This record gives sequence, C-alpha cells and structure tokens, in this order.
Amino acid sequence: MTFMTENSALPSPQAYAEAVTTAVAASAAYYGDGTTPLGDDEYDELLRAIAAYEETHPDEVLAQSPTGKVAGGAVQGDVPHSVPMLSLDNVFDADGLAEWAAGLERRLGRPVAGWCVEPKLDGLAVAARYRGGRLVQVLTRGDGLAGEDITHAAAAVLGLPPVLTEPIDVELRGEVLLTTSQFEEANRIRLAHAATPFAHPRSGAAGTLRAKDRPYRIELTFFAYGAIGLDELGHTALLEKLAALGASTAAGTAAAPMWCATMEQVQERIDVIAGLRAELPFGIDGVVVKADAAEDQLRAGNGSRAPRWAVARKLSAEHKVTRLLAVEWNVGRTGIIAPRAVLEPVVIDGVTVTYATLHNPSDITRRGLMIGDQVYVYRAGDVIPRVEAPLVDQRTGAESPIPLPEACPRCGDAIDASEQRWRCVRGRSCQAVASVIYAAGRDQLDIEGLGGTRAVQLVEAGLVKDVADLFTLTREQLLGLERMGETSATNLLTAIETARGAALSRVFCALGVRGTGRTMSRRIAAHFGSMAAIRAADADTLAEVDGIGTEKARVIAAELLELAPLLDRLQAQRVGTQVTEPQKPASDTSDTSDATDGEGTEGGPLAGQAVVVTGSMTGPLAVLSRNEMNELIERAGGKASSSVSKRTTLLVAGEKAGSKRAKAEELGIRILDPEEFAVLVADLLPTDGAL
Ligand SMILES: NC(=O)c1ccc[n+]([C@@H]2O[C@H](COP(=O)([O-])OP(=O)(O)OC[C@H]3O[C@@H](n4cnc5c(N)ncnc54)[C@H](O)[C@@H]3O)[C@@H](O)[C@H]2O)c1
Ligand SMILES: [Zn+2]
Repeated sequence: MTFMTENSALPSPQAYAEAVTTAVAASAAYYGDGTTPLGDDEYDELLRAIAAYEETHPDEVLAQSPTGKVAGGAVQGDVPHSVPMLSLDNVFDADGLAEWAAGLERRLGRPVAGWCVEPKLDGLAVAARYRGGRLVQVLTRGDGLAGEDITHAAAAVLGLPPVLTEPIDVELRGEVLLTTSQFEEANRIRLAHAATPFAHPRSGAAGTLRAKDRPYRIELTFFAYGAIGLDELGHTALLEKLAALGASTAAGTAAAPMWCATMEQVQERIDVIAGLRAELPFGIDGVVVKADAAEDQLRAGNGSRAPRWAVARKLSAEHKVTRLLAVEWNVGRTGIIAPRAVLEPVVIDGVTVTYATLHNPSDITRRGLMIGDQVYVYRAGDVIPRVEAPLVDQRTGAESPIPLPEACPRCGDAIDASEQRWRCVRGRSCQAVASVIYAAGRDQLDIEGLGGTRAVQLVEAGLVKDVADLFTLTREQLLGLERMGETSATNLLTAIETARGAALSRVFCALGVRGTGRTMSRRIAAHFGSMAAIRAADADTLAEVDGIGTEKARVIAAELLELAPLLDRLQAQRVGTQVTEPQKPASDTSDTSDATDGEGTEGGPLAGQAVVVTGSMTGPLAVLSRNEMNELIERAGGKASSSVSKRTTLLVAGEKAGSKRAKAEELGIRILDPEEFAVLVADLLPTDGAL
C-alpha cells in the first residue's frame, strides 16, 4: 500500500485520486474473482480516508468515487433488480453501534420495537427468483440496481431449493458462501484439476458463482436473510417463513439470529457471536443488527447504498495480506520435517502474527509460493495461523523460489520425501543424533571428536540414544566401530571423562531444555547451585530466576519432569555433580526474594556491572566463545546480557561492533575494547583455555 499509513489523511488531490483508483480496482477484483491485493481492513481504511477527504473537499469529489455506492460502483450487471439490492453501513465498535441506534431512534421519533441480531455471512449476496414456487432465476447483487444472471450455478448451491414448499411468487435474498469444509473440498478438487487453489472462501465463492464450463463441480451453500414479496413480516417472522419455505437460514447454526429487546441484549448477543466465530463452520465478517419490526423498517426507509434500519458491526478481518519473508524447516519428535512461514509481522484480530504453518512441501510447490510473495494469512481464535495463497498478480519479479531442504535440517541425514509429509530417514532417532551433537557442543559439554559423523555412528550402532549413554561407553564398544582406531578411542574417552566434571551450567545446557540456551542455563545453575536443587524446583521457583517468565518456567518444569529418567542416569554417572558452579557459592534456594540479580560474585572486578559483549574479540580474549565471555563476566561478579539498554553499564566492543556500539554511545555507556577489558579481568583469565 504505497500511500496508506495508519489513520492516514489523504494529503492532496493527487493522493485522493490515487486512492479512488486503487479502491475501485480493488473492489472490481474483490467482487470479480476475489483476487484483490487489499485485506478488508485495509480496504475499509482506504474508504474511510476517501470519505474523509470528500467531506472536507466536497467540490473535488470524483464521479467514479466508491463512496455511497453499492460494491463501490465497481461492478455492473445487465438484469435489473426488482427492488435495489443494498449494502450495509458499518460500525466498528460498541460506541459506534450505540450512536447508530440512537440516530435511528431519533429518525423514527420513538424507540425501536426490538432488534434482530444475526451473523454477517462472508459470501456474496444473491437474489433468487421463484415463480409459482419454482426457482427461475438467480442474480448477483451487481451495482445494486442490476445484477448478473448466475442461474447456471444454482444447482450446486445447497440450501437454495429448486422448489419451495408453497407455490408462491417470491424473491429470496441471502448469501452464497463456501463453508469451511466446502472450501477445503473445493481446493482439493482444484488441485486435482491443476487449477490454483482459492485464496480464501469468499473469493472461492465469487469465482465459483460466475464460472461457467468448469470440468468439475464445486458445492456452495446459501443462507437466506431477506425476501421481496413478504414485506409485511418483521425480520424474525420473515426468517421463520423462509425456513418454512425450504430455504436454509442461519437459524440452525450456533450463531442463530436472535430477537433482542434492548441494546444491552444486542451487545451481549454480538459478543456471543463474535466469540463463536472461530468455531463456526463458515466465515463471518461481522454481526448484523436490524430493527426487527416491519413498521420500523418502513418508517426508517433506505438510503441509496444501505438501509437505515440495519447496520453491520464489523469484526476485524481474519484474513490479512502480508509478505512471506522466509521458510523455516522444523523437525518434530518423530522426524517429520515441517515448513513454517516467516512473515512480515501483521496484526490479525488483535494478535501479531509472525509465523504461520505451511502444510507440507508439496503444498508449497503446488501453490507456487515464492519468497517475497504477498500472501493471504488466515488466523481465527486459537487456530494456528496459516498461509493460504500467494497473490500472484502482485509479483514484482523480485520473488525467489523457496529452497526445499536436501538433507534433514536437524541431523543432516537424508529425507524420505515419498509421502506428502517429509520425514528424516532416521525417524525418531534423528532426535537422538541431534541431541547428542548438541550436548557435545562447545558451549555444552565440549566433547571434542563427537561431531556429526561420530554421533550418527554411535546412535546407529545402538550404543547411544541420549547424552547419558555417552558416559557408559567402553573402549571395546568404541573400537568395534568403523574408522575408530586406538588413538581416536582414547581421545574420545578422555574428552568424555573431562565432560563428566563439566560445570553444572554446561550439563544443564546440554539437556537442551526448550528456552534454556547458554545464558539461561548459567543463570539457572547459579541460582540453584546443584542439579538436585534444580530438579526440586517447581514452576514458581523457576520463575524467580531472572529472565524466566511464568510461561517459560512452566515449560521448563514440565520438561525437567519428562527428563527425570535421563537425569537419574546422569546422576548415577556422577555427571555434573563433582564441580559446583564456579560463579557463586552454592546458592541457598530458600532465599529467593531477591534472586533476580544474583549471578554476580560480590566483590569481583565487575561487581554491580551489567556487561554486554559485541563484535569479535581480539588479544587474550580471542580464544573465548561468546558463551565463555559471558561466563567470564559472571565469574568476575558482573551480569552478562546480550542487548544494550539503559541498565547496561559496560560494553566490550570488539572489531566490527555495529549497532550495539552505536546504541551504547548514544546512551553514554562506558565502552572498552577487548584488550582493555582483558586487563580488567586479568586475574580471572584462564591460563590453559579450560574454563
Ligand atoms: N479487500 C478488498 O479489496 C475489498 C473491496 C471491496 C469490498 N471489500 C469488503 O467488502 C465490504 C463492503 O462490501 P459490501 O458492499 O458487499 O458490503 P458489506 O459486506 O459490508 O455488507 C453488505 C453485505 O453483507 C451481506 N450480508 C451478510 N450477512 C447478512 C445479513 N445477515 N443480512 C444482510 N446482509 C448480509 C450482504 O451480501 C450484503 O450485501 C467492505 O467493508 C470490505 O470489507 C473489500
Ligand atoms: Zn534427521
């Protein structure tokens, strides 16, 4: 959206003209085949901006402006409507609704005699003409005055009976949509016919209603909410009559229309319907409030675009358009390799969405998704957001194909791509290999000689299925492996022996508990002092460690419980029990009230300092990994952190220090280069590299 910013006012006649052109084009696409580049929220915002401009510049209103017109004036039809098919005015919150209701009552000069509250079905309005009880013609809304004849589509529309229960002349009005299951089925069918899947149900319904000569049939659903020829009935009575005639109405759904005496009840019902939204078997984009009584409707009358006796309380869009930035591949516990979309963050229904599921690799290829694409993202309630489709006409040429992994992203072995869902050939043991490699890593147990191939070998041979098994390996077992000579075996066993005495923080980190990387592991180790104390901690106690929120604490506690058998075996092997954490005298966990800054050793050269390290280290510090730097800082009584903030007191800036240095300068924080810092902590520097 080139010119749209939040709540933007259009700054010039050019911007206004451009906005009008964009809105008309979007509308034409929206009501045509549904391929609009704008999300509904964006379209509505654009229309508000246009209306606002027109209000302050009444002389400049363009003839093609979408305001005040059904369908924004963007579509036409050639079959005149018996009575205009109108749109609805919108309100966006409870206040807007109350204001609208008050306005209506002022116009009537009396209180409204009851309301009807019903779902705003997210499909397309149609008029279905019956003569003598037989369906003779179906029309789209078009520009409200004339529509397109889509009688050919009627046979595939559930809920739109070919014959009514009474032989009357009547015109039913209602919405045609794809239910969720019809939408899924439609896309299955589309894919089977090598057609692009529908981006979302509404555009699928639009495309299907107008399509002719398709080699396949897609089923739709009709819900009636109005009629021409039964005008004497109030709305609730009308809905009952429509159902009795054999048409489907929303009455049978959880979001059934409800008569309400007061605005309070109306508001309550709106909340209920909005709350049901995610579970409804069809999409709604709002809730419609109508004055129920026929006399109230007649007296209020209709405007040129919308009736005055009804209004749509819009709900925020569940579909948003955003950019696909990247695709990540995650391997599940059973070895399933699943793609995940990384999106330009977009707020959907009040929640910022950054990731969305992509179903499986073949889905990506069939949809022809590309990195950089504008995509439709869907999110409703607690549903995991998903990417539905790319907006192919929005491509700029800068998009690039999504690279599919050639090897398991976790263990590096081959991928079994014979099924829709890809899987690491190693299946469940993929996890074992990956967890052993992780545990042996430099920042964990630092077991040299236990890289990818060796870990794979040990797991394949059935000698190792987790980190605890490493400590029971024997020389004979190792020598039984291919390409394992005496020297390698000795080296590996020695490295493992050294790891047995690794600091608690490293042993803990080696467990690979979710959400506990190097820094967090150090904090936890320093806080509790022993594995036994960590294991004894419940979620509340864990939450007292700096940086662990209640949510994360619960996850960690649950995982520790799961890891109990492994931890028992590690303990039996005396792993992580010989050496207490160097940072801090064994912490007494009963005093937890002020544990948040408790990592530092009192009196060290960095006591009370909050230190951030950035750039690459030189001089005596060059050999240290970032994790080892952080350990050093904590041994020196300081607190290590990864980002510069107002609380930072010292930045160690090495070569190629970038934004962190700039920020520290801006905040006036003391900055040392690695050599200066090395002098400060000289006493604590390792002499042999072993930390
Ligand atoms: N994304 C885009 O590019 C784009 C373009 C044009 C329009 N739009 C969307 O469409 C909206 C305007 O479209 P519109 O003119 O079709 O109006 P609308 O969707 O805001 O409301 C009117 C329509 O609601 C439908 N409706 C559903 N349930 C109903 C019920 N129970 N009773 C009465 N009517 C019911 C009818 O089809 C009626 O014509 C905009 O607010 C925007 O969100 C989006
Ligand atoms: Zn794998």
